[in-house]
Amino acid sequence: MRRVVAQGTFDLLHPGHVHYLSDAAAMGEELHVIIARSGNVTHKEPPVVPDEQRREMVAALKPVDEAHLGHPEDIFVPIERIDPDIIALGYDQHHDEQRLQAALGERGIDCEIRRASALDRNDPDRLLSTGRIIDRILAERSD
Ligand SMILES: Cc1cc2nc3c(=O)[nH]c(=O)nc-3n(C[C@H](O)[C@H](O)[C@H](O)COP(=O)(O)O)c2cc1C
Ligand SMILES: Nc1ncnc2c1ncn2[C@@H]1O[C@H](COP(=O)(O)OP(=O)(O)OP(=O)(O)O)[C@@H](O)[C@H]1O
Repeated sequence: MRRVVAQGTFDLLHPGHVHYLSDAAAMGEELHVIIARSGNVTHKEPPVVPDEQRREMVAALKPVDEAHLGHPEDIFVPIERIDPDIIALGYDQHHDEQRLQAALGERGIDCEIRRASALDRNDPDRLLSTGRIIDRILAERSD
């Protein structure tokens, strides 16, 4: 039984998220998802939707077995608890695979790191990024 972990912000859900989580689920038999705490989303605008509501929506998606709110300070605490065989990074997640592997090793966590595939964001008929959905809302509902 291979346990897989995926992670991300998952602010306004879209088919790119479903693609990522389906891809991650296919890497094993049980998928756990760690939802980034708002206070830890520092590389872009923080999410609009509250932490627990983002967790609730991800937990309801078909490929997901369990969704957990991330730890506020130490990202390795949920990983130690879940004890995954595989961590599936999203295609554009900024984490460096080698540095992450080294940090996991220092904490005595032995698991494989893989990259999930992308769902092409240039499809003109779909909004495949939270940022694009927000841009569309601002453009079309701003008066
Ligand atoms: C292995 C791993 C574990 C993580 N655990 C946590 C966590 O416990 N708490 C948290 O707030 N974020 C956690 N994160 C999320 C990151 O802090 C970062 O916010 C995340 O990659 C979201 O970025 P994105 O939505 O742009 O992909 C984790 C990320 C990785 C790769
Ligand atoms: N189009 C997509 N194809 C595949 N994976 C995606 C796609 N969009 C998001 N993901 C993955 O979903 C996870 C969570 O992504 P995140 O919550 O940052 O959404 P986002 O749409 O990329 O947000 P933003 O537009 O603000 O960057 C990440 O691992 C990311 O790689």
